Order: sequence, then C-alpha cells, then structure tokens
Amino acid sequence: METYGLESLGIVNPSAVYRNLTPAKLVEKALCRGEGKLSATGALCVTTGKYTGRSPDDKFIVDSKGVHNDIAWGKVNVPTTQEVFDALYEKMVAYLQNREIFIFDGYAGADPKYTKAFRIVNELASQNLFIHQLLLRPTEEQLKSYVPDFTIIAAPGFKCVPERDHTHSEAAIMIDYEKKLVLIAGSQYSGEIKKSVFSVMNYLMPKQGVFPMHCSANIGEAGDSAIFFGLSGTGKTTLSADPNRKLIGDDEHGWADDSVFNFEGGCYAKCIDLTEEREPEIYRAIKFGSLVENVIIDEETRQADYADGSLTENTRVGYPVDYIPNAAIPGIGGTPKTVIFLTADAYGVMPPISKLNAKQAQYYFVSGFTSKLAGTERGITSPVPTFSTCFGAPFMPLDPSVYAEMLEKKVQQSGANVYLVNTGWCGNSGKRMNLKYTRAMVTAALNGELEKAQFVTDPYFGVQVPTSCPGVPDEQMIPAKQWGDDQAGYEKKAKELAHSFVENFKKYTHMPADVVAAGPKAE
Ligand SMILES: Nc1ncnc2c1ncn2[C@@H]1O[C@H](COP(=O)(O)OP(=O)(O)O)[C@@H](O)[C@H]1O
Ligand SMILES: C=C(OP(=O)(O)O)C(=O)O
Ligand SMILES: [Mn+2]
Repeated sequence: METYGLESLGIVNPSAVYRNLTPAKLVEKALCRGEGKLSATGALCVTTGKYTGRSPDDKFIVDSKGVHNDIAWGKVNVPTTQEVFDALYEKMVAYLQNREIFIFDGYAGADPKYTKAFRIVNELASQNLFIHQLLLRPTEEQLKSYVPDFTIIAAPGFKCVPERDHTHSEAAIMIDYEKKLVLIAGSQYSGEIKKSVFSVMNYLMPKQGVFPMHCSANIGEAGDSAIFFGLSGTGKTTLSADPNRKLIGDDEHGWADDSVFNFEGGCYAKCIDLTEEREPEIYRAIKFGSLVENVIIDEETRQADYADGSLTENTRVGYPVDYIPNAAIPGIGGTPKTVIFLTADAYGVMPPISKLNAKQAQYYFVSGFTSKLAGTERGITSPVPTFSTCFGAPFMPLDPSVYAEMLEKKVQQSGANVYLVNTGWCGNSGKRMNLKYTRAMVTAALNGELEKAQFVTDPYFGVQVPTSCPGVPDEQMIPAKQWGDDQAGYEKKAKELAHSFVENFKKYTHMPADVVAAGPKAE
C-alpha cells in the first residue's frame, strides 16, 4: 500500500491512505463513513459535537530553545513542554493505527515568493474536504515533487485526558515551531485547522518581510486593492464578497513589497441568519463541494434552516474561493489603496465610519477594539467588548509591536487611506448596524465618494466622521443622533469606552508619545 511517507511521522499500519482525493470522492467517502448528510443544494453537512467554535484555552506552543525568545508568551501564547507535546504525539499516532487516513498536500501563500507547503493529515474525510477547499490546491506536477514545510495532524476523535496529557480539556491544539508540527486533538471545529495554518504563517512571514494580516481583501475595477481587518464576526467575509469587486480572499493575507496575497484558496463564512437577499454570493456558494458545519437540515427535504442556531450561533460553511463569482485567481493584488478596520462596538458609540490619520491608524490597530461575538470562541454567548491587538490576537505568536511596525511602514509606503468601520451597534436601538448601510459606506470609501463629504471630529474618539454618504440617511452617520433623547446615556457610554481604551493602552509601554496621544482622552 502506498503510504506517502506517513511512516516518517510515526503513523504506521493504517487501514488505508488517501492522498488529495477529489472533492467528489471525499464527499462519497464522508457519506459512506457516516460523517454527514447532503443538503438539498449538494453541500456536505456535518455536526461537530461539543466543539463548535475555536477553543483558545486549549491552545499551546512548545517552549523549545529555538523559539523561546521569539514568542510573545502570555495568555494567548501559552507554553507547554517538549515532553508534553511528544507524549501527546505518540498517543495520537497510535490512535491513528488501523484507521483510514486522508492526506491533503497543499499550500498557503498565493504569491510564489512566499508559498509554504502544508501537509494536513486527517482522521475524517469531511475535514479533509474542508482543508482541500480552504488551502491552495496543488497541480499534479507539484504533487510529484511535494515536500511539506509544516505538517498538521487533526484527529478529532482522539480525546485528551487533561490530568494525564497536561491539557486544559479533551481538546488540544499544540504547535511545535521547531519540529514544524501541529497537533489538533479532540475538536472537530474545522476552523482550528485553518487558523493553525494562519498562526504558523504569522510566525514565518515577518521573517521574509511580509506583513501577515487577519483581513479580507478584494480588487476594484481600476485594479485598486482594499483590505478589511477585523476579529471574527465583524464582517471580513460578508463585506469582501462584493459583486463589483474581485475577491482575493476572506480571512488571511500577506502584504509584501509589491503585492497583497491570499494565504488560502477558500473561504469560511458564517451561516447564521443567512439569506439570499442579504448575502447572495455566500448563499449560492453553499453547494456541492462545500462543507457545512452545524447548520440544521430538514430530515426529509434536506433544506437548510439558517435561522436555527440551536447547535451554535457559529454555523459555518467552507468553500473554494472560486465559488464566489469574479474571484481573483491566483489570489494576488497590488498593494492596498484602502485599509479598513472593522469593529463591532457593543457600546453603540463608535461612528459607523470614520477616517483615521497615520497615528490614529497605529493606535486603533494596536488597540484592536471590537466585541467577541457569540459562538466563535467557546464560552462566548453574547457580545463581549474586547481589545484584540492587530484585530487578531489569538493568532499572533510574535510581539504585537512586530505587526504594528509593519502596518505603519506599509501604510506609509502605499499612502493608503485608513477607515474605521463600526459593523456592530450604533445608538440605543439594540439592533446591529444595517448591513445595507454598512455596504454603502464601504463602497463610498472604496470609490472615493466619501472624500467629498463634510467631516466633523468625533468628540470622544478624535476620528474624522463624514456627515453624509450616498445611500445612507444623514442621521445614521453621527453616533449622538442615534441615541435620540438619551444624550446622557450616549455620553456615559462614550466616556466609559474612551476610558477603557486608555486603560488598555497602558500595557504598551514602548509606544511613541504621538501614537499614545492619537487615542481617546480619558476624562
Ligand atoms: N452591518 C453589518 N456589517 C457586516 N456584517 C453584518 C452586519 N450586520 C450583521 N452582519 C452579520 O455579521 C456576520 C459577519 O460575519 P463575517 O463576515 O463572517 O465576519 P468575519 O469574516 O470577520 O469573521 C455575518 O453573519 C453578517 O450577516
Ligand atoms: C474561523 C474563524 O475566523 P473568522 O470568524 O475570522 O472568519 C474563527 O475565528 O474561528
Ligand atoms: Mn470570516
């Protein structure tokens, strides 16, 4: 039996080994193995069990000599020992004996100068389909000479024993940067696999002068690229799927000297409350070849009920980027002309859109203010305001200053306009920003229309707020106007948030004074 070098990983005696099966074959395998069902539109639908979102508390990095001084150890990058990693590794490969193994040999990084080869070893055919669609797919020719740079072993059926395995729960995500190995045990949420690739790229790319970013990216008709930074649920995927622009990618990109490029070859969209009317491109991407997680499907008709969040609010679909009409293949564009920071403000006081100067751009990037939205991380059930540096703290192994300095340099070199867009709450209606208005504001920022508006300075955050925007009622533009009679409530919340910004920024002790001064003032 051809085993494609699995022995070198210590994986012996598999019952079968499949490498880079086509999506059609993977769907067949998954159905035969009882991993899921087909939806009425042909998507493979699975439920992922206990873990339906990322599990930050279960993530560890091996504290080995070679990386000890590189990693920004702390609450996000939690150290574990080589012994703990090696012991778990041995148990996982033993667990994989006598099983069918699915290998996907693929790539991350669409710009050939920076491509890295990722071998993914899956216990499940459905997860192999997911990562096949999410990463860059190799050609037959590339497969012949394929040598992985990094290997990820994903065995959701292997449950850790915390006392024995020195883990936090039955799930564990352990990265060993020196051995170039990632272990994912106990969790079937496929987001763990793609975000592990991202974490590794965030470690490797700065060494090659590339700024790795938790952002989506697309290209306008004039060839102008735009990027949208944002923590989970803030709208990267939704807002980058724009019929008038070519999609580069929805989540993970690199900014090199002369390009912005996708790390991936697919997208991972939220399905909760999805409608064809509001998000037609994503809705129509849910078809044969897509992998759907935790959406409730009718037993008879196999129709998906996107409104049903009974398993989780974080229902998901993974599909190749070319399922979105007009995708840029390969996923490469010129350096960005527009940079957008997406934030979901649960205080309801940040302007729906505002323009930032260079120092404010640095300040707001390092702060990474947003809300964690329900479901994406374990234990989050309602919006929780958070400061997630670089809009992606969970995925950044290096010190934030590494990424922040790259942002500063890249924005300065490109002369890009930087906007802050609040896709969360503005005012006291309790309702999230209307997607139609957010889209109109983003469009106006991208096509230059917004620059024609009059701007006023926000009284609390100091950012420049346009007072009008095509397609949006004027009163929607100004936070105070969204609070009606309750101006005292607005002031209280705005002051509270401004104060949180100042408190949060105190931990950045090496920031230049002019960047600190660019933030809100605590009164
Ligand atoms: N004003 C808005 N802007 C963007 N997304 C919104 C807005 N209002 C509601 N949403 C919903 O919020 C979610 C945004 O999620 P997504 O685009 O997947 O975020 P990300 O890719 O950053 O994790 C989608 O389900 C979208 O329908
Ligand atoms: C998949 C994820 O990313 P995002 O919500 O940014 O798409 C995640 O955070 O688990
Ligand atoms: Mn997304």
